Amino acid sequence: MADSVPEEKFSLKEVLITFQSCLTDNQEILTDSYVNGWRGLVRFMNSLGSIFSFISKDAVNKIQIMVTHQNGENGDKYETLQSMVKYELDNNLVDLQRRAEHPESGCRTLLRLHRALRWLELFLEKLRTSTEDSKTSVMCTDAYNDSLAQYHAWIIRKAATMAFCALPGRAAFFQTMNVGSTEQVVAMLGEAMPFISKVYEITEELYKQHNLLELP
Ligand SMILES: CCCCCCCC/C=C\CCCCCCCC(=O)N[C@@H](COP(=O)(O)O)[C@H](O)/C=C/CCCCCCCCCCCCC
Repeated sequence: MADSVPEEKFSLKEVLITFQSCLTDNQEILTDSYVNGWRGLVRFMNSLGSIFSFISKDAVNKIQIMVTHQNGENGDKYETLQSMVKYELDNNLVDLQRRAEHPESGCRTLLRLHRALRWLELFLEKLRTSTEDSKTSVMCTDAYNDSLAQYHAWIIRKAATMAFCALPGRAAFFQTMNVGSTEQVVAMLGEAMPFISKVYEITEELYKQHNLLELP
């Protein structure tokens, strides 16, 4: 009989810590760690049920686009978000007005994940400061309405808001995170949040400097 391999326990702590490893000493953002952070988050979301699979599919698609760039012949230019922006802009690889020749540029794909990172930042802060009777669905919806929703069509907003209603309650949600007691979850969120905020701020500034915040 084949030996059974014990399934690795999934801990959200490790995923959130990945965002810490995105930052280089000179405040650049490593694409690989950024994409890995999202990969872990998607894995967590998949564990919440198939109602989230339409969100998961889109995120996986965007992760795959980034991986294809990283593994391509100019993969070294995608080492950091800063080098990616420079390379794609210098070589006219970004559709600036409308999606045309470069519908899957690293810059526009990363921008979608960057906007989602703002949702994550808001949601985590709400979770961190929540009380026993706070509802995850409400916190998630509020975070979404204050960030990503403005970029989504009505039908996506409706589907997303419906899916949020299926989120487990706060206690069960914390358990799924596999971090420990509520106090440990709160402490872990407090530790991870500054790095997520830093990654968000640096990316926002980079995109702002190059006028890339509204890429089609
Ligand atoms: C301690 C708490 C941990 C929370 C863990 C959350 C895990 C979340 C994992 C992944 C989030 C998915 C990120 C989705 C990226 C969406 C990018 C986007 O905006 N795409 C739209 C635009 O793309 P283009 O058409 O321009 O290429 C696309 O239209 C979107 C389609 C799918 C719907 C996206 C809804 C996003 C809701 C994000 C909240 C996820 C909630 C998860 C619940 C925990």
